[in-house]
Amino acid sequence: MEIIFYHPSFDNNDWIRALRQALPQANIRVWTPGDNAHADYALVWHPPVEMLKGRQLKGVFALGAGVDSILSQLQAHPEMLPESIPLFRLEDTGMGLQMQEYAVSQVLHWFRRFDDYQALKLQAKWQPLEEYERGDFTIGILGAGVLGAKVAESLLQWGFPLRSWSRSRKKMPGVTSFAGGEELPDFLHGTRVLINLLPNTPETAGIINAALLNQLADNSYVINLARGVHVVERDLLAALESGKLKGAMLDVFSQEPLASDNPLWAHPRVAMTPHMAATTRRSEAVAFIAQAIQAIERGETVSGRVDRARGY
Ligand SMILES: NC(=O)C1=CN([C@@H]2O[C@H](COP(=O)(O)OP(=O)(O)OC[C@H]3O[C@@H](n4cnc5c(N)ncnc54)[C@H](O)[C@@H]3O)[C@@H](O)[C@H]2O)C=CC1
Ligand SMILES: O=C(O)C(=O)CO
Repeated sequence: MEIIFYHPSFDNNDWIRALRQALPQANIRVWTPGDNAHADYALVWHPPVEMLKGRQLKGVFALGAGVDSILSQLQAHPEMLPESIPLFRLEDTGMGLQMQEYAVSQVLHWFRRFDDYQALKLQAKWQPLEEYERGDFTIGILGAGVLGAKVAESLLQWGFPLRSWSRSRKKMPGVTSFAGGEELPDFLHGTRVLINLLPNTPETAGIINAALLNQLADNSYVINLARGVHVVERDLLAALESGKLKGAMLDVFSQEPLASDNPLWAHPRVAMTPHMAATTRRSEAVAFIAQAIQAIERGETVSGRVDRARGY
């Protein structure tokens, strides 16, 4: 079995070593331009078109959870990967725990009013504030997939009222499930902390806009963990100015790296991280891919297959 690997920034040697250990029967090589030799599987992130074009692959594995970049590349270059070749993505592989850490720490930060205490500290003011009630801190998770479900599970343990919004209804104990566009207003009504874990698709791009933000509770908060294009940045800034939003924590941006003159940098109630909420963890990702390849070789169906028509 022949496997080719391409990632623009990972340490190739470490990955190849781990993959060889997990799949000793396979020949695994880093793909370099001009390599047209046979391959059965390709493991990729931002692959050059020429790497995949014309190959008879049994499967392609994206080395991340979101496949929006590869799907948009396929729109421009459909010849890169015919529909008949399955495309898989990473499911959790350690990203769920990272998303839980991020979401829980930020929700607790706001719930315990550390943002307000930091502002008071900067004014040298000693002033205990009224506590927030859990009942007034309903958390709404946009996207109830692999990562949204993990985040919900962790916040549930902290006793917050929880709801999720997804394409189809989900059954998660302790989480009220809203589904489809017609239930979005009910999901938003009363939501105090909105956490975004949707995939980037034509239907979800720009979803966090003025119309959506206006339906949240007053003094609410937004955490964007998914993709920058989900948020209309000027609407978010306007909602912060109007008082509708009290704070935002953003990991992803419509332009990355964020331009140095973007007003988000200077906004006192916007916190940011540079697209690091959940990174691909090598050992978990290699185990997931190795198991999937072995299952495909046995003729079994494996999870994580991307539905290209649906866009995620
Ligand atoms: N900031 C970061 O470091 C990272 C960000 N991500 C982002 O997180 C996203 C989510 O990842 P997973 O949970 O693994 O994806 P998933 O595919 O398991 O879950 C997606 C969820 O969104 C819902 N959804 C999709 N389209 C919808 C629509 N039009 N209306 C309502 N619901 C819709 C689905 O029903 C599903 O519940 C990824 O696509 C990626 O963009 C993933 C990893 C790291
Ligand atoms: O896996 C993904 O989709 C990511 O965004 C990794 O940072």
